[in-house]
Amino acid sequence: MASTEHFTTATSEMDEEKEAPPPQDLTLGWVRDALVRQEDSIVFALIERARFPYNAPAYDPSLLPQQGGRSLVEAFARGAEVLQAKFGRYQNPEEVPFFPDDLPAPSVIPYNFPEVFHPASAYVTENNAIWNMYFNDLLPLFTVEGDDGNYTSTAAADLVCLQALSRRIHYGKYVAEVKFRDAPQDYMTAICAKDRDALMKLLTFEAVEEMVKRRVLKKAMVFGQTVTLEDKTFDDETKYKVDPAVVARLYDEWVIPLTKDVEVEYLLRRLD
Ligand SMILES: C=C(O[C@@H]1C=C(C(=O)O)C=C[C@H]1O)C(=O)O
Repeated sequence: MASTEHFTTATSEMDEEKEAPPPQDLTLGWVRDALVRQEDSIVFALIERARFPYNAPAYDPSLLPQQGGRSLVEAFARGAEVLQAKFGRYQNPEEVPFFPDDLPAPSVIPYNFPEVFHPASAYVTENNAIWNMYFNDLLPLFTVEGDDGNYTSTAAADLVCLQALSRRIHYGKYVAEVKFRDAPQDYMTAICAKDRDALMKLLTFEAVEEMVKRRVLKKAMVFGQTVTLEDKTFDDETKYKVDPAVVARLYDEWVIPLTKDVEVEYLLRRLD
């Protein structure tokens, strides 16, 4: 594991490719580095989903008459979560299932994940909002109309996007915990008053948000271009696999606000 010093520097650009487990002395620099790394996963997941057209039948319950009104994508996600729960995915407190009811107990020997979250706050979930945002708002913005019959591959690609978004947004728990530890008095006053607006104000860093939005726009341009052996520069004619403006909008309208909602909900339970 890297030295503690590494974690204490808040960096805007990260050299490390791998995400280390959270250090015991959690710092905002470490959490922000992890969020920067996860931008890559989100942009690549969107690029992979955009290979398929919208594929409406994947979302139409009539495709699966035996599934009691569930669409293929919902049945697929539920089934995948059951399998992943069995093999221990949700033992890691960073992983939040979309369908927590009826998940089986893990059958693997538990790994000793560090307990960083305050127990009463650990179960905060924004997954319903993430699910609805993804299918109702985001998906139509970055897929082309059409039906190529690849419904299961489409559902699998949707789930990768959803899990990457969920992981990023629920990292708000780390952000909230570290901000609380850094200024407990300020946060305690707002928590005791159950003052959501005050909490939102305390935890917001507009300059950081602007940097995040600019960086994801650039990542969508860099990762989403067709690589050829010729030298070329970005121009208005460049075609991207996912429109960079949509990725910036995803962060601006949904990812950052939902992360902050997670932070507020976490903090409201922080003294329970
Ligand atoms: C995540 C943080 O908290 C807030 C949310 C941000 C985000 O979701 O990217 C950025 C800045 C803050 O307003 C942070 O401070 O890094």
